[in-house]
Amino acid sequence: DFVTEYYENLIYQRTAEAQVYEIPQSNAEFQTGYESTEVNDFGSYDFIVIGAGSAGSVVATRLSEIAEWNILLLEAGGEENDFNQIPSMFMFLQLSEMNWGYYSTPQTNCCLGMIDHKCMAPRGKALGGSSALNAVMYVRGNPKDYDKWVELGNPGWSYEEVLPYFIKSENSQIDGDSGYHGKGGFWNVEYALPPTNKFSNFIDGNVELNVSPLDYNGQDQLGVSKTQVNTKHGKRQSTGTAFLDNARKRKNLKVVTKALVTQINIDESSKVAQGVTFVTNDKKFSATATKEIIVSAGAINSPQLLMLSGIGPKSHLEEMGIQVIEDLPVGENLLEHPLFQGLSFHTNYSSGSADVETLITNYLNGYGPYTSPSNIDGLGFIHAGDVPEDVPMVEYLFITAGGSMMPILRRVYNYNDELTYHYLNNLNSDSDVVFYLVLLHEKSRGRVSLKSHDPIDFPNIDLNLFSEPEDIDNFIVGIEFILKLVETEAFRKINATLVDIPVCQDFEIYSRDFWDCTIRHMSMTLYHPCGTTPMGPDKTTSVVDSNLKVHGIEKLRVVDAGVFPSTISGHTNAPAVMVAEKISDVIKNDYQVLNV
Ligand SMILES: Cc1cc2nc3c(=O)[nH]c(=O)nc-3n(C[C@H](O)[C@H](O)[C@H](O)COP(=O)(O)OP(=O)(O)OC[C@H]3O[C@@H](n4cnc5c(N)ncnc54)[C@H](O)[C@@H]3O)c2cc1C
Repeated sequence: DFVTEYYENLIYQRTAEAQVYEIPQSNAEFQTGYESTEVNDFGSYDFIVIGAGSAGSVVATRLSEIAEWNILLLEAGGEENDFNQIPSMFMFLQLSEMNWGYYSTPQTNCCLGMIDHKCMAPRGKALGGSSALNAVMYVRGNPKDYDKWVELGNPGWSYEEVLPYFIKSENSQIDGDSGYHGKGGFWNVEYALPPTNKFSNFIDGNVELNVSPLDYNGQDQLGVSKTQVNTKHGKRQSTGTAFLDNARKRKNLKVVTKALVTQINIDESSKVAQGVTFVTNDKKFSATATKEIIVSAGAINSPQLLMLSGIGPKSHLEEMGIQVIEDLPVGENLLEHPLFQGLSFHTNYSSGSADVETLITNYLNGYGPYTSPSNIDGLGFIHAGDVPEDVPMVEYLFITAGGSMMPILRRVYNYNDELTYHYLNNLNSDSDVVFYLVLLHEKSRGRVSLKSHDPIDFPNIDLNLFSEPEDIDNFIVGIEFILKLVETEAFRKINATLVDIPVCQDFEIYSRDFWDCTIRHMSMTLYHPCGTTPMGPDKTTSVVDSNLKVHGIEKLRVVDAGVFPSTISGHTNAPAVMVAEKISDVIKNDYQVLNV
């Protein structure tokens, strides 16, 4: 019928576009406006929020609940659309205008299988931010992650204190542990449905190894589960859709899309943040904030914008020709979750493929492969290394549609020819399975820095993965677990055999040196940058205090994944939303309107 035909055309057109999409190298689309010498007055607001991503959408929604407050929300990207609502299309979005288009700098310890040793570092550029193009997985992390934030000098962030804010956002449809989930919040959580026919092999194999099914967002995390996702009847629920769509109807919230903030204007002598300069529609504007400016531009762009505005490491800013207003370690603590992609298996058990029309009809009815990101049927967590014994070190994702994204995988992953050949020729989407391993508590630290003082330039993203050998050792524990898992009775039934790994052939196969080399070639990240503007009490190691106020500057907070002081045993979207929920209450409390 008409609707199915519309979706079929849309998917066909957007996937074709993705294959030839030219990934931007800079913010050139804003160049004309940036060069304009005329600055137009955009008015005065109580709060200006920079970035309508996972956190910014929530902050703008919650602050605009106070009818007397006027809020300006500035977002560099545009609106969401029918295509990005389809979860299984998430990889294609990385080859679209919804992605900033960043790559890492050339790496020496990782990304060795990628062209120029650069890993792609996608970031969402739309209402909803990265939640508008992410893999919709809802994984909060471990209670001890948040208790550690308190140990690092951040009162108020213990698990007991943040759990109510996870619950507040949620409209949970899952049969999870009681006391851990919310009903009636803005943000839907459901299981990706239905898992494919190999899911039972996954669960049964885990049980054979004494790994039990559980609700990983509940009481315990070390176990195995179906995937909890932010979709509603199978459609993506970005924070743009879930939160902003309603809030935008309020008269006191002004949302401007396609607006790049180029500077936070700070009075140098008083060190008070006063307003912002931004570019939209080829014109330059300034707006002022009477109460506060909230920077929610994400863990890559927030540090870039702070540095462009004079807040950052003194020597680096001086090197870039930027006047230093506050010397803080901005960008210096980049945390990422490395993702190892080398474990693919042939099986003799087909998932059964359907034609596009059936897939679309099922999607519109809220189920089937199109409702799921890459068919991540299930996931599990295992302990390793020096984290407390109930905290996982490695997460494994069970993916049952290994080849479905083949036409674009090379470009999304930036694979070199060797790895492209491997993937294109050795994986058959229908019967093969892939395990992705995620290292949750990496020791290596990267850095975000400026390429120049020009906001049209992209920042430098140095991932620096695997600079600490312990990270390799912990990954190998995960690899050994998966090799045991596919030897279980449940996996033997589908005859799972490891697809040959095309790199590192000089080493004895499956030796430690072989895995060390393979991990460095076939790992990228799970796109979870955080920690670049960490919270803490000390100006030499942190950028914001525990209320997320920038040290030494008045009327300026950072609210996004950059403020995590240490990493999460999960994914970063849910915690970014939690941080935004919590700090919105802190702000309301500061202005004594919390219970109004
Ligand atoms: C491809 C991909 C898959 C992922 N999958 C998952 C997943 O399945 N589960 C999960 O939990 N996490 C996932 N993540 C990570 C997760 O989505 C992010 O950690 C989270 O969205 C970060 O939220 P944030 O508010 O910190 O930043 P963002 O959501 O990135 O928001 C920043 C916003 O600020 C805007 N902005 C930036 N600079 C400026 C500027 N100068 N002026 C105006 N606006 C600006 C951006 O356009 C963006 O909208 C994924 C990320 C990616 C990229």
